[in-house]
Amino acid sequence: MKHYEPPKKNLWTGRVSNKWLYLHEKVHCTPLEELPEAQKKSIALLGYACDAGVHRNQGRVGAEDGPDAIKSSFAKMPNHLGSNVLLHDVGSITCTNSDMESAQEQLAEAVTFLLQKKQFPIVLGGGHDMAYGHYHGIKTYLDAKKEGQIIGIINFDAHFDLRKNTEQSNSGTPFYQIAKDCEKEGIDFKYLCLGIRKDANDRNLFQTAKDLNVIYVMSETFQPTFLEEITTFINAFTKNVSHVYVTIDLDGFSSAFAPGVSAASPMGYNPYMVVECLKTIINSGKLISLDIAEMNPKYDIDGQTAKLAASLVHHVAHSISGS
Ligand SMILES: N=CN[C@@H](CCC(=O)O)C(=O)O
Ligand SMILES: [Mn+2]
Ligand SMILES: [Mn+2]
Repeated sequence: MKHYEPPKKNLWTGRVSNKWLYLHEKVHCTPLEELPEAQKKSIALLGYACDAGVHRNQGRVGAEDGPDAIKSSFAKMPNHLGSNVLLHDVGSITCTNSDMESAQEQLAEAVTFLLQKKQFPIVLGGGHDMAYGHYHGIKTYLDAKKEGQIIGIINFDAHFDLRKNTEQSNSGTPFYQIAKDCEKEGIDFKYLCLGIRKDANDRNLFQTAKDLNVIYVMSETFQPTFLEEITTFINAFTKNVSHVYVTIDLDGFSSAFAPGVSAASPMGYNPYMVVECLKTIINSGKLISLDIAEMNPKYDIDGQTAKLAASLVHHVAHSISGS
């Protein structure tokens, strides 16, 4: 694999207990080609070390170092996963500006492979162009089953990322590309966005969202006061799909929590909103795969964005495995 980098053991350091008290003691650094089929619950962390899409989208680069920053922050956290749960770091997909599309294809192949090996993939980015590869990896896996599965995408984000890829694809175009692929195939585009900001999406983007029947909750409504209504929205959405792909763009959080991104959101939302929604999604039993996008260590302060991303991974890993 041209764009594949095996796991780096040096990211997995922290306090030593010799009793698996910390996640760096729990993790297995397993290159993709050595990954066995899971016999019990197994989580695979895969990086998308690429900011070419952010660069193409006129954003601030630095997200190619995002996956490593999240992994090394996660490594130091306490491990509450039971002995019946496995955790693998399977390395990263890398890319350069000129070959982002082939990196997305390799990401798709890697995600399909992880699902075939009965792993729960958590992909860490990297620009949000990651979503195009991630979605297609899930789709290829499900299509092979020939059971007519419907993928619902839930995106926690300040942005729709529905820009038209008329010239080139980038970090702002992945969901438009997916919508066009769905149209070609004659299948519904099922896309729910949580945390959309009016001051971060132009009129054309709102029009595209309307044309594509996108369901969305604005950032000012994505607040604890409306949690009950939002939970109802999520349940209605998950009811009509067979599988849910969750993508979390860190730039949807207030920059008070997540300064380490390309396009910061001073008026963004609170992490607890996302955690509450994740509980609802996980309870549906339909979550197939998840990613965290746009981690940019270059603009982080005291590693707090990396730590926020790592906390989200911590929550999901423990929650899906009942630990
Ligand atoms: N993935 C990010 N997409 C945003 C970036 C906005 C910005 O750079 O200000 C978008 O294209 O809308
Ligand atoms: Mn965004
Ligand atoms: Mn995004």
